[in-house]
Amino acid sequence: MITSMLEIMTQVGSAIAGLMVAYAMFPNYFPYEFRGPIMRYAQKLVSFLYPYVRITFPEYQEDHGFERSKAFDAIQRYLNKNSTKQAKRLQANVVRDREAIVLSMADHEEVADEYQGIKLWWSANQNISKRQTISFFPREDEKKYFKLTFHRRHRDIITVEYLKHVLDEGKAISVQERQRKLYTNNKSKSMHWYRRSMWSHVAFEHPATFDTLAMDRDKKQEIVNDLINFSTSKDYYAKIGKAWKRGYLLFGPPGTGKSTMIAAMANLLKYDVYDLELTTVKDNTELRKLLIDTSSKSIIVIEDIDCSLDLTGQREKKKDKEEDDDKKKDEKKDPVKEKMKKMEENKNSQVTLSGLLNFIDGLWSACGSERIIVFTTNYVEKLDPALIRRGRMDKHIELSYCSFEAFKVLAKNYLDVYSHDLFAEVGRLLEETSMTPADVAENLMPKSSGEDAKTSLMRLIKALEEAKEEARRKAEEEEKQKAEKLAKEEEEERKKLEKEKEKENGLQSSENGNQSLSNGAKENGEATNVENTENANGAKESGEPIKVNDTEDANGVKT
Ligand SMILES: Nc1ncnc2c1ncn2[C@@H]1O[C@H](COP(=O)(O)OP(=O)(O)OP(=O)(O)O)[C@@H](O)[C@H]1O
Ligand SMILES: [Mg+2]
Repeated sequence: MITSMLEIMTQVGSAIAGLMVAYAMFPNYFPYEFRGPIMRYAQKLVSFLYPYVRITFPEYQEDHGFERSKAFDAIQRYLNKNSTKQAKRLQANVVRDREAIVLSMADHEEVADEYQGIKLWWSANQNISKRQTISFFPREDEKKYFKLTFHRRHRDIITVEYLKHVLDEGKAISVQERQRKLYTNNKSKSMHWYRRSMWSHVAFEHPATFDTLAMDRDKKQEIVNDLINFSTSKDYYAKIGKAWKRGYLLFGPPGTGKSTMIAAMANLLKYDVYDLELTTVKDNTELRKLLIDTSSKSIIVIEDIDCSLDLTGQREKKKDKEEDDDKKKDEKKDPVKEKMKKMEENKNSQVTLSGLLNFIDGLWSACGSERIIVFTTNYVEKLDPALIRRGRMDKHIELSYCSFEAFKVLAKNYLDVYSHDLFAEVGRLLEETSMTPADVAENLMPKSSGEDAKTSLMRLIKALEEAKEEARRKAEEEEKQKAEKLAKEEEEERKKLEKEKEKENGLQSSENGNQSLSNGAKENGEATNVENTENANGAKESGEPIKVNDTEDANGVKT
């Protein structure tokens, strides 16, 4: 028995050796021209006998440089989720920007998957380079790839439907799992050729959610619905021919939760946040570059838009500059002064309203898509209507002073209290005075460990009463100032009238004086005239009233 086994083994061994020799001699004995057809026939034979289709997904594609294949990434995510239960050999990876361990199937491991009753197999593979070279780029050494094997009967359904399903699911998982980032734009001055990125980022870890956001429930639900509807409407936006983006304008007094709401939005949709500081953007071109450099599934935030873009100020500056330029022409050019001037100019952003409008709805804004643009402001009335019209800022959300409903959310967050005897008092006071959620929250926050809810609520009530008193005092003060101003104005008006009257009177009296004066002058003039006439009449003696007599004399009448 053992001898026969040994015989078989030897035979198999020699057969393999023979085959290997034949394989090695194949290139020598078959001329080059025959090799192609022989290989083709061999392939046909294999595919006839072997009814499975194999698709490979390499990690790096030849024509994509060093960029990792997106399909590979998505498949990896998909398999990580589905394979960990099946595969016996797993590999633990620490994802670069997350401090969590992710399990994935080890190389040469195979797992099965099922789709609509069709069974298929995935395997992870790696080609080790035969060359003994040291390379900086992983693709040079090791070529990882996934291989999918399935029966050729299901070719259509797998290549069309299943692969799309895998890629979509993989992408969704990567969005869910990725460490989201908070980006801020670099100052243009600090951008170097070797640091091409225009944004620097940190991990986005704001804990705000819509559950913890204090505002009216209906309003909150409406915003949540709006956001979810946006994020799931890719096809709808494509159908109506609109770029897949949406603008929100958040306005309200400081401390009412605008920034908090942005964080809650990002957490709800699992988007990245790009916090755009407009004042450090040099000009419109740079603004556009920044936009192109943002990724999909992101919220671009411009906080305090009224402060960032002072258009009137810029126009004035421009005018000043022109005047300066005229002056400069006469002056000798001083290099130090020139440099200082340039630095000053750099400080002032050249971003204009039209640049910003192009940023929001220009052609480039459609690149990448699935973006939300949020503006915040404390003074909505200051903004240019062109900026906030619908289509640009599709939804205007007002965040206002703390209402009773908002207070209840804060009480739940800060004190774990859902109802309390003091709630009624707080509600009454909140109606009578306005306090921002930030102030309410600050008062609710326990100031020492072990402080109970009552103490916090009492503190809030005290603060509300103080705020009410303060508001009353302020109103009184304002009223007083108003009254004083009014009285002052009246007094001034009265004085003005008096002055005018005096002036009029003065004018009149001087007119009268003049009149009497001119009357005298007239009399004199007449007399002179008379005298003259008399003179003209040939009266030779000096013109005094006596002259009449003279005339009489002249007439020959003697008295
Ligand atoms: N509606 C709210 N719900 C929950 N917390 C809030 C709310 N409003 C304010 N807060 C709290 O107050 C703090 C300040 O709020 P936030 O920074 O969101 O205000 P803002 O409206 O952005 O103010 P500003 O206009 O000054 O930027 C937050 O850290 C948060 O804890
Ligand atoms: Mg803010």
